Amino acid sequence: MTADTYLTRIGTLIRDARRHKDMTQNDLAELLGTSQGAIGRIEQGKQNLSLEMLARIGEALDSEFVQVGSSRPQNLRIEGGKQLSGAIDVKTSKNAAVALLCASLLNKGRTTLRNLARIEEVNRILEVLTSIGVRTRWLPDSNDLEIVPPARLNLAAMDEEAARRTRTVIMFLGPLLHEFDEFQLPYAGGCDLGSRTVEPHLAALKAFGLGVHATHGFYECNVSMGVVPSRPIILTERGDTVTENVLLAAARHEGETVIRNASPNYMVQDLCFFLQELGVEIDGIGTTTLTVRGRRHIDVDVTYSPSEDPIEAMSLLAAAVVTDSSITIQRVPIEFLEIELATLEGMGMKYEISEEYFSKNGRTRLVDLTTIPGPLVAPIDKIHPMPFPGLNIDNLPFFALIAAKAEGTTMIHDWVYENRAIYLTDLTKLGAKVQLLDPHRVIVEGPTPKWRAAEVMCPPALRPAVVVLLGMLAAPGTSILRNIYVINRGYQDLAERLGALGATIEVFRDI
Ligand SMILES: CC(=O)N[C@H]1[C@@H](OP(=O)(O)OP(=O)(O)OC[C@H]2O[C@@H](n3ccc(=O)[nH]c3=O)[C@H](O)[C@@H]2O)O[C@H](CO)[C@@H](O)[C@@H]1O
Ligand SMILES: C=C(OP(=O)(O)O)C(=O)O
Repeated sequence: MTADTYLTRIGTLIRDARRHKDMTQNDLAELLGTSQGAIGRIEQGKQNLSLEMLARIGEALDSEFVQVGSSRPQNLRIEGGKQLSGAIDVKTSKNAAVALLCASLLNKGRTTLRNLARIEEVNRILEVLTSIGVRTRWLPDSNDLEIVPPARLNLAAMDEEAARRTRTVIMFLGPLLHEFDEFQLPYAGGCDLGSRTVEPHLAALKAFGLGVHATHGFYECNVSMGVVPSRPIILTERGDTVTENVLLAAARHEGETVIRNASPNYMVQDLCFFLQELGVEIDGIGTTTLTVRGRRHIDVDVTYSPSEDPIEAMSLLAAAVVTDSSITIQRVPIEFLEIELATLEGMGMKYEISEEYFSKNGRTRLVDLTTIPGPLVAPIDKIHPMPFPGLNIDNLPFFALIAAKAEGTTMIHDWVYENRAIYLTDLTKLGAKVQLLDPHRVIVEGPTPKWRAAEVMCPPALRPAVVVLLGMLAAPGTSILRNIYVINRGYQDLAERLGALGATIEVFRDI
């Protein structure tokens, strides 16, 4: 679009918003300290506009449309059908990041989180933390974040809108029950994957005296002081965030807390390692029984580096498969990708793997993995996820894409989420043969005879959205993927980083 067309479109938007507010050109001119003639020229697209002027008009008209830049939806334009090459580092995980940000609330001292993923999910939590009085700042030229809590959190000032855009706010329960005997939190939001229960969280935290009444979009919480776990806490689901919530509560309980049916997944392990740095004793890390001895007061200056994201590693593997490419994926947390790799080997995938080395947390084992392109066959059995050490629940969607490259019929069974499998049918827009059997199961017929470029709106779920993006890399021609906020929620600079591997992806915004 030329600059002239942009100006005309903006002008029309301004005129419509002005009329909507029942304002004359004179009224608007007065508010802006300019002439009626200038407003006329702006509305006809005949006047160049500075960003500052646009912002002022937006304010005067109480209208979002003239906000340009970061608030407009980001889209991708992808020239597909190209092979990738080179090496790429896996970044640290979204899911550890959000747990660690919540855990920083336990510490009166300064928490520094190194190499944190700079993603929208982290931004939302930072907005929430800042709004309640926590000082946070990115250290210069780095992805290192410094967090310093106030003497007393101001929960009444919480940025509700930011809180409602993530599910993570539920993990404030564990830390806050040590600080307040009454408080409220907005309902947890996040990806639209169907309803996700919070009941296991509430049931488990009762052992610490937490009572919760859900009302008018808020959890109204009260804490019976002095109630502490008198027997092991048995989780009814082996969920990641519920395990983390109980760990966060147990971290400031001086007695012993035993958590059974705990998730041993990667983000839980990262949280345990961090809590150990805070002086909390934890036995059983990496197993389903955790024994925690907490500290009533935690006031230490601590630095921690979370480990690399197995889901990002899987995403990059899928990118290589779908584009028939040999790439080296560096810093793969191998313990959390073993079943995925075994499944891929069963499908005929070949790859090379380096010696193991440690992540910066000194605990998580990493490898570099080089993919070798070649034909794949559908697996004999269905592919389904399980809590760790099963095939990761968030990695499942990538198998739909990989199945679309493999010869034969693959059944993908997403028993976990109510809605997520449905979004995988978006791959049909790109030429893949994906059939929905019921809300939880899809059948993929591979190999896809002809990948086709298409324009698609991001499904409102992180992993299916990335699956569509990667499918577009396979499709020759120009594809458009609209509104990628959901991808930015969990991946840092994914388009740019795939670009560094040779993909042609342009980020653009709607006006
Ligand atoms: C911030 C974070 O870390 N998010 C992850 C975490 O969310 P989180 O821990 O919040 O996941 P949920 O507790 O919502 O669990 C996901 C779904 O699985 C069901 N369920 C889970 C465990 C189980 O043993 N039985 C069972 O039925 C739950 O009812 C729910 O419907 O774990 C999910 C499952 O690994 C991942 O998709 C999310 O990326
Ligand atoms: C479902 C996911 O995350 P969240 O728990 O943040 O919604 C995901 O990471 O795929």
